[in-house]
Amino acid sequence: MVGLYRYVMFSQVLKFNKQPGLTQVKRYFCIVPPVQFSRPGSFLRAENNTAITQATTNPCTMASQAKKSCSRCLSSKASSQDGKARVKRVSIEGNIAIGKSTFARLLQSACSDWEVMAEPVSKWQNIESETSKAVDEPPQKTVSNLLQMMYQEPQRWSYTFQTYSCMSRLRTQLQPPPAHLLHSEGTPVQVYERSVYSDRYIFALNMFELGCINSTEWAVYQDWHTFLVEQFGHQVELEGIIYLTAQPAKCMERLEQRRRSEEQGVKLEYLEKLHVQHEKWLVEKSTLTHFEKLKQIPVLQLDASAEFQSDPEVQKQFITKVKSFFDAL
Ligand SMILES: Nc1ncnc2c1ncn2[C@@H]1O[C@H](COP(=O)(O)OP(=O)(O)OP(=O)(O)O)[C@@H](O)[C@H]1O
Ligand SMILES: Nc1nc(=O)c2ncn([C@H]3C[C@H](O)[C@@H](CO)O3)c2[nH]1
Repeated sequence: MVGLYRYVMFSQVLKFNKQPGLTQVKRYFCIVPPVQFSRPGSFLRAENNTAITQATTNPCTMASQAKKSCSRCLSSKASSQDGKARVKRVSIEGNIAIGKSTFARLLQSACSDWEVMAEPVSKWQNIESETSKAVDEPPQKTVSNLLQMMYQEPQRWSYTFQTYSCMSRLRTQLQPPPAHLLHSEGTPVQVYERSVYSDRYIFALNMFELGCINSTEWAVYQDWHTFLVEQFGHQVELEGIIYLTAQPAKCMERLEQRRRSEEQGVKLEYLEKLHVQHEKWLVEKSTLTHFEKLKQIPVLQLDASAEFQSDPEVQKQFITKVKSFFDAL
């Protein structure tokens, strides 16, 4: 039944089928029947933008690795510097289901000087709204799943989605570092799963190119994005980016294995498009970006097709690379 649905195109898209430039959308997503939200395989998400605290699938290995990495993290760098300014900020970027959350958990358990802020997916899946018909009536609460709405009707919901995703990322990036990072004598790092920059230069741009965001919406998005990023200035700047790479087919395999209900209609072509966006932005540097610091930002590229979820040797290699990268920022 689900398989049948997966090949039915969006009614919304069909409506636009005769308009050049909009027909391409149908190749990237298929309609899926509304499914009750569930989060198989999820971990302690940052509901209130608090950091991930759950151990990885192999907590024993991680725990011993954590001690090793932390002892290496300790350096004699002046602890008299302003704590907040010393905390480095790095985002993890990469295609859908490439393993960012899995990698984030690995980092979180590897060193207590690294604090990971998860992407607030559950917020996007549970948007509460209140409506009151009359002053003396109790308000009616409804919950909507914007992630699902965006995948089911991208032309209708992509702009709304990008406003909300960007706002929630901004909020995450503005969170002050936790006290233990401020007092750390090592190399404290706040790590974000994606950023306000990938919101614009990967997803929003992609949705615009697919015709899911129209040129007016794109102009409006870019205007407020530039304004906000400039207004918040160094508060939302990053010192580095970790870019996880893998072939889109590998991401598709992991996406299917994860079985997040909203993503049932995502097609390989969509992941291929996102892969190209990442490569243009972070490797070829051909994406037109608008913030000086972002143009110079150091990028650590890691091959995420390796089974870093379960192989302690691969995990160790990754941690070593990440540590050197952080130290050099
Ligand atoms: N290195 C790996 N080897 C094998 N499986 C992996 C690896 N990394 C992640 N996975 C599996 O792939 C799926 C997706 O991983 P994960 O949720 O970490 O991706 P993500 O990049 O955070 O996704 P999203 O883009 O949706 O935020 C999960 O089922 C996870 O268990
Ligand atoms: N359209 C769109 N814009 C975004 O900024 C964005 N960020 C994440 N996602 C989708 C990918 C995963 O399905 C899921 C979790 O990452 O949410 C996005 N989709």
